[in-house]
Formats: sequence, structure tokens, C-alpha cells
Amino acid sequence: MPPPARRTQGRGMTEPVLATENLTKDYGSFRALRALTLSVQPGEVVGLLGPNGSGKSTALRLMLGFIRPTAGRATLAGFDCWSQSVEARKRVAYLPGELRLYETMTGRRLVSFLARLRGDTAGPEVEALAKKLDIDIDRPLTQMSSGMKRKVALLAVLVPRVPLIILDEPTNTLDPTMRDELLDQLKSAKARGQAVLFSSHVLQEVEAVCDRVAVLRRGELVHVQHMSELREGRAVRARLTGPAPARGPGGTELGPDELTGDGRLQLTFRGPLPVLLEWLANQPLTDLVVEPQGLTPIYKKYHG
Ligand SMILES: Nc1ncnc2c1ncn2[C@@H]1O[C@H](COP(=O)(O)OP(=O)(O)OP(=O)(O)O)[C@@H](O)[C@H]1O
Repeated sequence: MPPPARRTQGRGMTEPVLATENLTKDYGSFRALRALTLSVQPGEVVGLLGPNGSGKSTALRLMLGFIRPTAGRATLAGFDCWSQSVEARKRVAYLPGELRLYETMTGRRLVSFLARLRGDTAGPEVEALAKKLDIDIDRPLTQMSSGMKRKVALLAVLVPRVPLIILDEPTNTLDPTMRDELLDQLKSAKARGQAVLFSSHVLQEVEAVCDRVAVLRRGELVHVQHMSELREGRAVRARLTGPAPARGPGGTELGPDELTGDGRLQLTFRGPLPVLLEWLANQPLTDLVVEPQGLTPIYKKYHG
């Protein structure tokens, strides 16, 4: 088993599990990824967001050493993902977007085969996890539905205690119960100190589980968001029947973006809830939604 992430001498700071520096990939004359600089710390869950073709899979494939960077580099636990790919790959478990499994094996054999490739053995946790994911791992993969195969692949990724788990759109094709189970498993991995990097199109699941989110647009990193900052905020949407309020909650100015002419109000509030509630109680409301501030406005800013 690879050693846990080393501590940087003297400073008490932990070295990143994964670090990319100006990571760039061209396919012919097309630049699919442009100078990506991003790091992931042990125990951190990072989401990679972006529409189809924004470069998410390219970034992940570079980190796994499957393709060679045109410029820049990625390191995993200090090992270069391309030139030291054997060492780097021992420290990562990967769920690809499109599965290519060894169809003649049973789920159990596949999991132990993948563990052996890593110089590891699959322990008793396989049984417990198979039960949670509701799969019969003694069935040959050929006899499984595509959702079941996906779950076997997830099992293979969640069993090894590697420093980093990379998943390319992991909840794709999972039913809602299994999606929640997977998100719980990612939280458990984080609690064990494993880092997780996953790509997704589903903002809610990224909000639910990530510490940080990186937004890609046409191969470029355009925004990095710490989710803790968002969790402090509340999005307020309301409809008013009477005159518009002169000021917002806590006496703040209300701008034209917050108060539209047709009596609709939308604002983000950061502060004690009683202040918001007292202010709302004094408004001529006909409709009201208060919810945690999510990623949607941020995502829409770049991909509206
Ligand atoms: N092998 C390849 N040869 C040429 N172009 C490629 C290759 N792989 C990817 N691309 C292009 O690079 C860009 C980024 O693709 P990538 O698969 O990284 O996007 P993505 O964000 O993962 O998309 P999706 O959400 O659809 O999976 C796209 O324009 C794609 O067409």
C-alpha cells in the first residue's frame, strides 16, 4: 500500500495529492486543455464542472497518464503522471466515463484482479460494499445489466485505500438510491483521508459532496469555488404585491439586479437568519422561496 501523503517539513502544511501546473493538451491544432493549474489536498473532494467538450475528461486522462501533455505537467503523490506513470497510477483508483470491463470475469474476480495489479489484495470490505451497492459479485459480468456493471466498477474504485480517487461522471446511469449511496461513499473516503476528484454535469450532487469546485470552459479554468463560502449564503426569491422596499435585510442597498420592475425580488443574504426573517415579515409578499445559495448562478455566469 502506498504511504500516506507526506507532510511538508516544518510548515505543518500537507503536500497536495494531485497537482497540475500549466497542464495543456492539443489534439492536432485544437487546444482541448489550456494551462490548467489546480491542486487537490488529502481528504479534499473536488468537483470538475463544465459542459460537453470543455476538457474535463482530457484533464482527468492527463492526470492518469493515459495521454501525454503538450505542455505543463501533473504530479500524483509527487510522481509525474506521464514520466513516472507506473508509480503514480498505484496511488489512484479511476472510474472511467465509458466502461471497458473484462466481461468473462465475475465482479469478485475483477475486483481482486485490479487490486493485484496495484500490488494489493482486496479485503473483507468487498462484501460489505457489495451489499450496500446491492450487487451479486459472484455473477459473471456478461450476465449483468449496464447499471450493475457500473456498480461493480464503482466497487473496484471504492475498495482500495489509495490516496486519490478519480471518477469521470460517476453518477451517470445510477438510480437515485445508488447515487445517494455513492455520494455517501465519497464522504466516507474523504473521512478516511482519501482525496476525490470527479467530473459531473449535475450541480446538486457537486453541491452536496464537494469542498471545492473547478469550472472549465472551452479548456480553460474559469472559476474555482470553495463550497463553504456558498453554504453561508441564502438565495431569496419573492414576489411582492405592494411597494418595493427601500432597503434590503439589515439595511443593505437593493440594486436593480435584486429588485425587478415586475414585483419580483431576488437576493443573496449572508448573515443571521432572524435578520432576514424580520425583514421578510415586513414586506408585502405573495410568494417566497428561501434556499441555500447553490452553484447554479455561478455556473450560469460562465455557461448560461
Ligand atoms: N482524441 C481526441 N482527438 C481530437 N479531439 C479530441 C480528442 N479527445 C477529445 N477531443 C476534443 O477535446 C475537447 C474536450 O473533450 P473532453 O472529452 O475532454 O470534454 P469533456 O468536458 O470531458 O466532455 P463531456 O462532458 O462530453 O465528457 C472536445 O472538443 C473534444 O472534441
